[in-house]
Amino acid sequence: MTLTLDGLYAITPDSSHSPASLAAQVALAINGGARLIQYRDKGANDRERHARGLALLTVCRQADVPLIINDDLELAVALGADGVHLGRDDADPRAARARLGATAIIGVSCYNDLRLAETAERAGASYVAFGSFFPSVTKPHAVRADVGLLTEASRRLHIPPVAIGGITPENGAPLIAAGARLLAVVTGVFDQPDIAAAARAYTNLFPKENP
Ligand SMILES: Cc1ncc(COP(=O)(O)OP(=O)(O)O)c(N)n1
Ligand SMILES: Cc1ncsc1CCOP(=O)(O)O
Ligand SMILES: [Mg+2]
Repeated sequence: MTLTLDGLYAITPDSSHSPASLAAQVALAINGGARLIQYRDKGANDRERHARGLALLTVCRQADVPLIINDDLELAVALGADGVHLGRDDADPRAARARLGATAIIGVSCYNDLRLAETAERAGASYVAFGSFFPSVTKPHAVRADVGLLTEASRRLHIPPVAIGGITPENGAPLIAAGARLLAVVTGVFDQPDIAAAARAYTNLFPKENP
């Protein structure tokens, strides 16, 4: 399924939070307008990840916001999540589409490479992600991407480009102007004293939807 959402794509940070505490943080991001949530957790074991994923799914379902699972296709299947995000070390997008079905949201990391994006589109991706556009505390060694890639991706692809990496409310507008349909953010949302207000600052960068 091609994704048709625009706005903030909030990605959870690695943390030792309980499932309920992480879910409460995600609820605040949704209150601030997040349109899509990704559960990304590099530190926890399978049992902890299942428990956190389930808590997030409950909050996301209540708010009618899709939940994407990073890396772990089997966790996405087990939870009945809305989709999965896959990078170069993760499952193949075609295998994910076959496993999750036609309506699942399948995101693919394309770093700074438009050819990867064209391949991902042919493989059935719902969106492609480019970045890092700015230095990222979450992923300091991520390859860097240039903003022009978003414009080129918008021209050449039928699926939406997502921008990620060090994005703040101050530097995000040019990415949207260049063609990013979603801004994917960890630190700028979750490592803030007021998560809802932080999310709102990103949401306000996007044109208002028609009532
Ligand atoms: C929306 C979005 N874009 C990119 C990534 C990075 O995925 P990947 O390259 O697989 O790296 P990890 O996140 O797994 O460290 C993402 N997760 N989400
Ligand atoms: C997962 C990932 N891939 C490229 S940068 C990044 C991390 C984004 O996090 P932050 O918004 O804190 O820079
Ligand atoms: Mg990955």
